Amino acid sequence: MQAVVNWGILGAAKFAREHMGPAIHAAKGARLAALATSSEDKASGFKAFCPDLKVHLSYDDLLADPGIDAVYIPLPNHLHVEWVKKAVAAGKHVLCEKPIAMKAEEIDELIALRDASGLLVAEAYMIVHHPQWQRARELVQTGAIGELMHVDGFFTYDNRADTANIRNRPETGGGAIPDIGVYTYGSARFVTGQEPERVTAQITRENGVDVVSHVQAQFPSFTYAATVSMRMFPRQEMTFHGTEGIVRLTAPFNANVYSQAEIVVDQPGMAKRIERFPGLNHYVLQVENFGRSLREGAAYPCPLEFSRGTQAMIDMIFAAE
Ligand SMILES: NC(=O)C1=CN([C@@H]2O[C@H](COP(=O)(O)OP(=O)(O)OC[C@H]3O[C@@H](n4cnc5c(N)ncnc54)[C@H](OP(=O)(O)O)[C@@H]3O)[C@@H](O)[C@H]2O)C=CC1
Ligand SMILES: O=C1CO[C@H](CO)[C@@H](O)[C@@H]1O
Repeated sequence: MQAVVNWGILGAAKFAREHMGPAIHAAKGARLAALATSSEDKASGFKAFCPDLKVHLSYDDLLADPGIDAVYIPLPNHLHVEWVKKAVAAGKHVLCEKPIAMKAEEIDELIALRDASGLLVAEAYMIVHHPQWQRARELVQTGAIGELMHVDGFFTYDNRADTANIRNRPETGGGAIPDIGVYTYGSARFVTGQEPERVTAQITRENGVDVVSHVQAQFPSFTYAATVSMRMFPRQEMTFHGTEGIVRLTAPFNANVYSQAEIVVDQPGMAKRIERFPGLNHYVLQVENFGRSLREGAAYPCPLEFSRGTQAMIDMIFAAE
């Protein structure tokens, strides 16, 4: 693999235009080379920050482009598995947006394809690239808050007015659980390394997609509760409760957009300690970690096996409804 990874993007998604495209463009060792889109007009927002961008008017044409090493897939959720498979068949490394699949068994297929091809295939799950999550894991796993007893998560925002949004439509893999539940469930698994044994779920639906959910789970050594909604005023927080303290992340998922990333460590008899992480962009870090794995063979921080575990928890939640 050459020093610079040449990236192509499948689909002129809003998020790719506003965040991941600029992140690929800014990342060290990466070059944003091409975009595939249904319409030339949609490329202009990308050309604004990347004037030399090559534009393909079909996804297949981009996959056939020999100048592309890796593709980033920000398509609606129901198309992820199909296009990951096509990209692997075309010999491209793949970084696909969350959730990479809609069922855990589909990720088994992707793991098999990854292993057979020798390509790097991963879910774009940016939070684990942010040092605040590596620090939270270190604090919890080194016993800084004693024995972990309970984890609770909260992730809400409101997109009810945007009825055409892919998140509000069942046929495009919509729902708040696939959209943002992935973060409240996956981050607890990332920090603790544990998998849920049982779950209960209370889910409210609108037009065939989940819009409010309350999930409770029993992990081997702690209890868990999470509220996730795309019909409430924005709030996000993850808290790890131990016998001797609390670790609380106050911008755990949309760091910099929601507010600055910080970890509040609360221990009895000590002043509350706040650890801050200024100026970091987890999307850029994600692209740089992907390139580092390709060039140096370094383990990718978010392998498909991890993504499978989060999807398995989502499958348990829907089965428990
Ligand atoms: N990690 C993160 O922080 C974030 C991740 N995401 C993820 O990124 C993905 C894209 O989200 P978002 O930017 O809101 O998506 P958009 O709805 O803005 O864009 C999706 C793009 O996919 C293409 N597309 C192909 N088929 C369809 C179809 N049937 N319906 C709609 N679009 C289609 C279109 O591109 P074209 O016409 O050019 O072919 C479209 O512009 C999702 O998987 C989401 O979960 C989103 C936001 C943040
Ligand atoms: O992944 C994402 C990050 O958070 C947003 C909400 O604030 C989501 O809608 C998006 O899909």
